[in-house]
Amino acid sequence: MPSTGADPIPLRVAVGVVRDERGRVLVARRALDRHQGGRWEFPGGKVEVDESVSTALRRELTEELGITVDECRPLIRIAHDYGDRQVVLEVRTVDRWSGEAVGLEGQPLDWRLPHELDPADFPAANRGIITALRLPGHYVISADCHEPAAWLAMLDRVLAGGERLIQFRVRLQGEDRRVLADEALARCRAVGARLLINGDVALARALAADGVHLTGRELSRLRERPLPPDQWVAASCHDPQAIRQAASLGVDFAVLSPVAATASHPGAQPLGWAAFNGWAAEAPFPVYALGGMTPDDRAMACRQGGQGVAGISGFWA
Ligand SMILES: Nc1nc2c([nH]c(=O)n2[C@@H]2O[C@H](COP(=O)(O)OP(=O)(O)OP(=O)(O)O)[C@@H](O)[C@H]2O)c(=O)[nH]1
Ligand SMILES: [Mg+2]
Repeated sequence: MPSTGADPIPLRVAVGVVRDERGRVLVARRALDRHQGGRWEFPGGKVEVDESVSTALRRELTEELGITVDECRPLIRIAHDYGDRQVVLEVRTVDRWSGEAVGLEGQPLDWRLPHELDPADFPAANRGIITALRLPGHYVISADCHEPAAWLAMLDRVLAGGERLIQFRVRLQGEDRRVLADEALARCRAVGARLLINGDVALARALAADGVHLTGRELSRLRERPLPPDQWVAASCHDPQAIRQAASLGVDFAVLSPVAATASHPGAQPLGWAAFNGWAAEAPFPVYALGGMTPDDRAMACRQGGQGVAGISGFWA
């Protein structure tokens, strides 16, 4: 039979993001003669038959780096088609390990902070991993604004509480809206937090905000990514079709909702964690759980393959 080219069975790969106490992550350069040769990677390798992902990761990091993984936790799962090969990267964060990392296969190693990682240096599938490393575990959605001074005081409290990713979601219009968003952006910048503008690409552009958050309706209408790579594009998704659309636009991350029952959308049928888990696994970007979430649900969302949790009540408080 003639060869049909690409292997139809995706290659499962255990990938480790090894972190040090300064928050730097370990990257290695792939040998020139290998698949995606010359690019930087996170160490790891193919999961053998009858091996779990964590067993494969332990074996690979011992073979490639000479370290022992003591504990790892899921970061993200990314399916990617290179044309000549399909891969599923099962990515784990390795916070606890022992030994000294050495390039045992002759590969150059480097330790870099997440913001020092340039996706262009890595295989295309790694873009979502790098985004996941840059995003926090909470995505705070603002309440509507009835009185700007009170709204800004709440923003200050949220930032003082350590939140670093905020969605500007207010119904003010015109100049009032622009002025409030501009002030909110300045306060976020002052502490190194990021502000995304809900449903308003024009305002995100005009203020050079950190990005835009597309509503489900905008997501379904757009045909191309509305902002350049140095501004985030996030989107609201409610089903696998929306996740595919978000992937084809090249969004950076999404929220998937409603995971649980929520007072803000009383008629909506909750997805539950099983559907969240399955749908998030199909997304090549980080996904936050939204709908009936509290900050305490973060660990659960991460166990279910999410980046963390998003919400208004319990977060904008
Ligand atoms: N280890 C690793 N592999 C990655 C990354 N990103 C990515 O697309 N891959 C792809 O995953 C596949 C398997 O990884 P690998 O080449 O490390 O596998 P391995 O250690 O078992 O090596 P081998 O080919 O010598 O048996 C390759 O096609 C590689 O291009 C990454 O960040 N780390
Ligand atoms: Mg390898």
